[in-house]
Amino acid sequence: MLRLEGVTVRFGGRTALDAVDLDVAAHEIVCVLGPSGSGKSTLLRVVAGLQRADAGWVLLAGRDQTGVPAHRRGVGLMFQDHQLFPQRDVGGNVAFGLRMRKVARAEQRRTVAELLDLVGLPGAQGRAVTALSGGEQQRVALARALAPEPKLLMLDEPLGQLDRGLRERLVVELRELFGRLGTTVLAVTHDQGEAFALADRVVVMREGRVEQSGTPLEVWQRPATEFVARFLGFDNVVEATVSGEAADTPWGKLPAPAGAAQGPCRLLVRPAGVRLTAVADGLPCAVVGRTFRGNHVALLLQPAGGPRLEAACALRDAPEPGATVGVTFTAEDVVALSGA
Ligand SMILES: Nc1ncnc2c1ncn2[C@@H]1O[C@H](COP(=O)(O)OP(=O)(O)OP(=O)(O)O)[C@@H](O)[C@H]1O
Repeated sequence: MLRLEGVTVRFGGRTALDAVDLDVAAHEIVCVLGPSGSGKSTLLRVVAGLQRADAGWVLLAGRDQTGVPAHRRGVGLMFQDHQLFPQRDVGGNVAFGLRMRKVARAEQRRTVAELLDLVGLPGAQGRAVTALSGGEQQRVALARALAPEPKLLMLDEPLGQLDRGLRERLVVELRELFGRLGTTVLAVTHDQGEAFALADRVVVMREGRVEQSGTPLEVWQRPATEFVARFLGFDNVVEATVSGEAADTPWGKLPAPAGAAQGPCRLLVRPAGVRLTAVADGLPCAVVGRTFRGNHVALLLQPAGGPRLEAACALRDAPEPGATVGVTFTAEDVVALSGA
């Protein structure tokens, strides 16, 4: 459906996008994730036709979009601040794209009613958008973006302004809605929870380049680089030397990740793979911190030698700060990292 080949955008001396290749298949939901300034919005703007690429190609349904103006690309774009027209009611906002395309009045009314049902605001046509809650405005913006049946729907920080509880509910609803409609979606966000919950595929960007692309599970379980690991909040990264089936680290011998090259490398141990044992049965560590994280507790551990490490454990098993525990490491949670 969408293909980017070597897309490069420069602003003066700054490279906002650096030879980006990206494919989005029909009906796929792809979320681009990355820190501020990594080029996410620029990527959307290039695909939408709001920003010219200095090099490379954007293809939609196989067609090169060079020189095709934004309104002829057949893509829908929903911005972070949803930009509803305050002087128009809900129906007027949703019908906007249909009016632009000179769709007959009766058909406009039918489509608007259908879409408002779909986004959970049945019968809201006559309400003033200024009287809606943030979440309701978000739904109206979504209905407006969906109305012209775009080939590709692009969302820029779609739920950015909403509070956490509402965001978590809406993201589930959105995924279900897009699945039902078969919408192809390219969304950008800096919120990893949102990206992982919404996407079929996550693309992590760093300084205008694609650092890793994979299913949410692949990226979560196997961050490819230290940058991705740290961006996802994994800080258990150490220097290691792989020799045979084991890796020598400041935390002792760890099981070497499957397929890791022999010799020096950097390893990530996912916190879920740090198992607590009796002191005598593992690497002795002092518990120096304990943070409640909702469905688990994050423990900060200080071994006698080597850097601190984080363990995730169930609330009922969490030792108190000041206690000493032993730790072992599960092989499937040790990941070899490449790059810087
Ligand atoms: N119109 C512009 N003029 C000059 N520089 C720009 C312009 N737009 C973006 N940039 C620069 O390009 C880089 C990428 O910006 P972009 O907005 O795409 O990042 P982003 O990942 O969307 O960030 P954020 O999450 O903060 O929105 C940044 O260094 C930014 O300063």
